[in-house]
Order: sequence, then C-alpha cells, then structure tokens
Amino acid sequence: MNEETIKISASLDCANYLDLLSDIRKLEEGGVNMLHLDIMDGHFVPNYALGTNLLRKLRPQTSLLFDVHFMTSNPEVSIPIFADLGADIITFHVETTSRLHQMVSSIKNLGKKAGLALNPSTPPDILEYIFPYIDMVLVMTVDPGFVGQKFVPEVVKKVQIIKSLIDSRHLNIDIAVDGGIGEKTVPLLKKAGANVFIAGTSSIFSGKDEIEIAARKFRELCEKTY
Ligand SMILES: O=C(CO)[C@H](O)[C@H](O)COP(=O)(O)O
Repeated sequence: MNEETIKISASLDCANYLDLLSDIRKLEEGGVNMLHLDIMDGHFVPNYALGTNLLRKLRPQTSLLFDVHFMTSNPEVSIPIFADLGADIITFHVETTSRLHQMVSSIKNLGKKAGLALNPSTPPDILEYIFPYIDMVLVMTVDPGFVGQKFVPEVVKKVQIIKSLIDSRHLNIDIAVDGGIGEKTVPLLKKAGANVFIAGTSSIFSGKDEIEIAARKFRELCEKTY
C-alpha cells in the first residue's frame, strides 16, 4: 500500500439501509476507493452491524474494495469466512487477542491486506514488533461501536507517533482514521500523517449534500495540503 496516496473509505453502516445499492452507486460516482464494513458482535462493542449475508450479496454488485473492520471479540474465527466473502483488507483490534503475529499471517496467507486497529486509549507501542508484517494501522478516533460520536483530540498525537515510527523503519504502511472525520479533524489528522480517511456521518453521510457531491468534496478536503 502507498502511504502517500489519499484513500477514502465510506462507512456503510452510515448509509441508508433501505436503499443501500443506490447509495453504493452514488459512492462509486463520487470516487470513493473502498467500502468500510464494520462488523459488530454486541460483545467487543455494545452494538451490532453488518454480516456475512450482506457481504455475499454486495460482492458481485460493486468493484469497490471491501475494507472489513472487525469490531468483534473473536476475530480469529471470522478471518477465513470474510476472506472468502471477498474482503480485500481485513482489520482486527489489537485489544482482542494475544496472537497478533499468527492472525496477521493468516490474513496474508489468504492473499489479503492486513490491518490492525487501536482504540483511542490503546498506546501505539503494541505495534513495534508487528510493523513489518502489516499493511495498515486503523487508529480509532472515537470508541468503536457507534456512528456520530465525539472525536477524541488526544489521538492526533498518536497518529503522529505512529507515522514517525513507520517512517523511521522505512515501511510503507497506511494510516487510517475512523470516527468524527470531517472538516475540522481532517486537517489535523492529515498533518499528523493519516492517509486513509473513513467517511461517516461527519462527512459523506451528513445529509448536507447528495452523497456523490459530498464524496467529491470530502476527497478535496483530504487531498489539500495543510
Ligand atoms: O467506526 C465507526 C463507528 O464505530 C464508524 O465507521 C464511524 O464512526 C462513522 O463515522 P462518524 O463518526 O463520522 O459517524
């Protein structure tokens, strides 16, 4: 993955469930790169979202990349299932396992990109010995589980730290940010080193503009130099 490239991943949990396919067409039209698919289990997070049947139905409908984010307590069992359903990037939380290396290598062995997600309160040190094996770090800028939450400003510093750890190792790893990503927060996070922006109710799905227009405006915002 190319750390200098800006990528927009639209969070499907924020789309209109009653007219999903039409929203996906608008996202394609608006030039997003990926669909961010939050899989929630009611255990790791106190909410439920998305699942296998939905991915199975959606996969033949779009060529957008599937950026699967497990917000689940036991992602190990789900990795092969979602790989088989056409996930392109598979991200799980470092807080859920003591088997980081095993799980990352199982994702890579299935031919998928591997991402690790960190809650706002999780320090970045945990990444030190796993950096060489991963493609993306997903830095949560809200506690996972719900759309429309308040951005945690302290996380900007963490993005900066992760970016300098990656650069000092000359690695090519994407830094994604998720939660409250919009006009006010993109400049701070971009300056700190983020390059994958997860779009939710704070941007593309705010309802202010049509989705395709909002998606184009969001890309402009993310591509600006700050
Ligand atoms: O991870 C998520 C919820 O846990 C969503 O992807 C994200 O929070 C949605 O973005 P917004 O905060 O803009 O509604």
